[in-house]
Amino acid sequence: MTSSEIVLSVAGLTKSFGGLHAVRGVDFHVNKGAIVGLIGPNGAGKTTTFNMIAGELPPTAGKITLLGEDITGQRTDVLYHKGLMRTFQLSHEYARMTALENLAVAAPSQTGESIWSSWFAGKSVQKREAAVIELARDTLEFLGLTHVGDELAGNLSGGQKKLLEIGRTMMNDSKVVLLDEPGAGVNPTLMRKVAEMIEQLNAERGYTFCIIEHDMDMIARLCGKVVVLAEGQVLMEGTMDQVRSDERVIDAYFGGEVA
Ligand SMILES: Nc1ncnc2c1ncn2[C@@H]1O[C@H](COP(=O)(O)OP(=O)(O)OP(=O)(O)O)[C@@H](O)[C@H]1O
Repeated sequence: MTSSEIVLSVAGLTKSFGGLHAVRGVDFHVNKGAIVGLIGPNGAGKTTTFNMIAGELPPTAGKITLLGEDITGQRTDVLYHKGLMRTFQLSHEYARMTALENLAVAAPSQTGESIWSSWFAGKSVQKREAAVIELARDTLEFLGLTHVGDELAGNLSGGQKKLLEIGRTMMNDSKVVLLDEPGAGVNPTLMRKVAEMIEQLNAERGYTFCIIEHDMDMIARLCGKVVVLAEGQVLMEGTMDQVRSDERVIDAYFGGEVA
């Protein structure tokens, strides 16, 4: 494998909160076009790892590399423009904007500001505004949400909010998308839809994903490689079949000592 195939890597990633070592020397990488699962029991350090990669928490130690560039400690908005996006366990929609508006405001403007700030800036941006709205409509269609485009986002179901959150990543030229529990709080039908969207974005648009998810069926369906965290460390990585039959993983999930 050449290093150019790696889009995202973390090395020695560490986060301490006072005396609590939430993440301790984590190493893993994500290849271009892959869907990698990040799993582990509650409190294993998965979300803290995402928060560091996405620029929301400064690491205590370690290095994060995106497309060969050291991005350790860079801000979320800077990373956004480099094509690194994340979604949240609890959806982050603007409840009092429509679904369409939620997508439109996720589009970056040419100046690097949110499109919202240039919304009233005059004719020079009107063409771009129209292009953003068109992209937002196309995105709604892709997600199967056209019928709720004018609905306030706060009124959407949990699953629809998850789809909208994924849709926000489509308003940017995303290279790597970090999905934090895309299946949480979603009914089984919409869960399949969310999984289909992820597969489609991966196959048709070349998105690379790293996914935190407690639903093992979803992980098994989507992920070629799975990284297992326990007590802030990488316990193992491998295919879902390898992970399922590994005694250390079973122990970590069901209460045994972590090796
Ligand atoms: N801001 C914080 N301050 C103090 N401790 C924190 C903070 N954020 C996380 N922790 C602790 O760090 C550890 C790892 O938490 P984290 O949320 O990363 O785990 P997780 O694997 O994502 O868990 P879950 O599956 O329950 O979401 C936990 O012990 C948690 O209580």
